[in-house]
Amino acid sequence: MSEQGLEAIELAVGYGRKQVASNVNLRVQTGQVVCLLGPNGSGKSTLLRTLLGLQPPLGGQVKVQGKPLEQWRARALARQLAYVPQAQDSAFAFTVEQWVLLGCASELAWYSQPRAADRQWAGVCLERLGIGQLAQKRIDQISGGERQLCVIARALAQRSQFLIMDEPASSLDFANQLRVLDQVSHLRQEGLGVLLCTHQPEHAARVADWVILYRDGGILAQGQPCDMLSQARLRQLYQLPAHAFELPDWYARGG
Ligand SMILES: Nc1ncnc2c1ncn2[C@@H]1O[C@H](COP(=O)(O)OP(=O)(O)OP(=O)(O)O)[C@@H](O)[C@H]1O
Repeated sequence: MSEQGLEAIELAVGYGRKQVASNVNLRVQTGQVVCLLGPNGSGKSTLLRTLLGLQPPLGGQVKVQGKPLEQWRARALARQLAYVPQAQDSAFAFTVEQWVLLGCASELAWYSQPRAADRQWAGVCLERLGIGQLAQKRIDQISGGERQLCVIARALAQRSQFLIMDEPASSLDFANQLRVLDQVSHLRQEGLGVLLCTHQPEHAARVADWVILYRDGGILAQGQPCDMLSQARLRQLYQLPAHAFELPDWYARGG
């Protein structure tokens, strides 16, 4: 198998003496969408933050394009990995455009202003998320869902090779959820690798090339979406009773 990609090798993650997960082996390749599913508190965000180098591993290793994470310089790493966290507030009264332009920071020299091309690119990223009209609004004066779309736009603005997304659609309405999933599919076509953590199996069914089921301190199983998103697997993952997937007849018929 190719050494390229974002890779966890026998990774253990956690906080100080508290180990949250261990023996984690996974790989995200360019042009691939990998979805991570697991119950609340199973350690998905902890794993993502460790893959990004935002917290140290308790064991094992993370490699980016075959090179250990700790050997990357910050600026070069920013061109490899972008992060869409679960929720993010801004301490400053940036406009949405200024905030999205922060995603271009790794491309700029120290203390330099964004160029016209950066502004144009930030505008493209906002349009891709359907929020071009928010560009001159203050980031602290828009809704939570709108801010979540801005977080995604800022990550796109970074032009990285891999995008690590932690429940990017959790606070979005139905149309915006679909818009974000469409963007994920586009990013794959453009050759990016995406690691997407989601609580919604139907989102994984829509975009995933590979699915990782995560619980009880590590990876329960990983494989093709058709195998991992079966009712039996999801019952096992979330410890659901057999009737959990029953829907009213009218809904099952398509309404
Ligand atoms: N800063 C921290 N210090 C110590 N323990 C933490 C910290 N952050 C999270 N934890 C614990 O680590 C475990 C995993 O948390 P994490 O946020 O990674 O789970 P998650 O799967 O992303 O959850 P959710 O689906 O609810 O977002 C939980 O037991 C949580 O209480």
